[in-house]
Amino acid sequence: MTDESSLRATDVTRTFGDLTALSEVSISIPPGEVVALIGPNGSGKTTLLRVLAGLLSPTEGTVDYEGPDAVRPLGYLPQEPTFRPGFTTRETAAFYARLVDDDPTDLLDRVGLGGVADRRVGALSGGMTRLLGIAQALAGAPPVLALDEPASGLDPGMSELVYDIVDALAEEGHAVVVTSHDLPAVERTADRVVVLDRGEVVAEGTPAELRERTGGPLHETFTSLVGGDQDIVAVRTRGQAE
Ligand SMILES: Nc1ncnc2c1ncn2[C@@H]1O[C@H](COP(=O)(O)OP(=O)(O)OP(=O)(O)O)[C@@H](O)[C@H]1O
Repeated sequence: MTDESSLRATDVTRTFGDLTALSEVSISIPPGEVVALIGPNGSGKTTLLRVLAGLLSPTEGTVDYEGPDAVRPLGYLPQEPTFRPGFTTRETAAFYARLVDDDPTDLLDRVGLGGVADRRVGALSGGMTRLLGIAQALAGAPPVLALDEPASGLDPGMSELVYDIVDALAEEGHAVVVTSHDLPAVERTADRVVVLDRGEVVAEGTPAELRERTGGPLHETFTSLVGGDQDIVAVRTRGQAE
């Protein structure tokens, strides 16, 4: 790698049968920055995140990690983190912490869950479950964090808290890549934004650079750039002829 980058995808293509989910995508995630992947449903954000996280192999192209030696180079938050409902929050954190010799109390404190350590995971709110997912991703202090829609379905206050945590993690030096549909949060938090449409990168830049394209907020640039999910056909109302 020539410039400083913790994680880089180069010319990544990923197909599923005859569907091309990603086509020759190249992006880099530098340390200390938040890179946001945005795009319509089905544009390939999760697929790219999973390829970056090493959970899916690219059909073509490469993913390279270059960073400090770490017990775990990359932490991953899935779109819908699930845990054993009968375990307490503390037991769950301890399970993940033990794998990488981390401190479960510290993990919970970093996401604000210290006060519900004895609550069963099955009794946590959706927002708390997401925070526990972030705590799990942080175990072992991985230099790179890949977070799939970390605040989707959360109320505005909880969403703000999650993005404050994302911001703080980048300030600590983590390279953070997030997927999101929350464009105002992306504008506030991301250092760079990568816009995907139908598996291709159609624009990339700082939020300010992308805003300049239309002069309006990020969502105006977004709608001017992207199509939509290519696999959704026109909706037919009841009684309408096929
Ligand atoms: N395991 C899979 N098998 C077959 N097709 C898949 C698989 N995973 C993803 N796809 C397809 O790849 C395309 C991209 O999906 P992906 O989940 O990456 O999009 P996305 O941008 O994350 O969407 P959303 O915003 O709705 O989460 C979609 O057409 C999807 O149906």
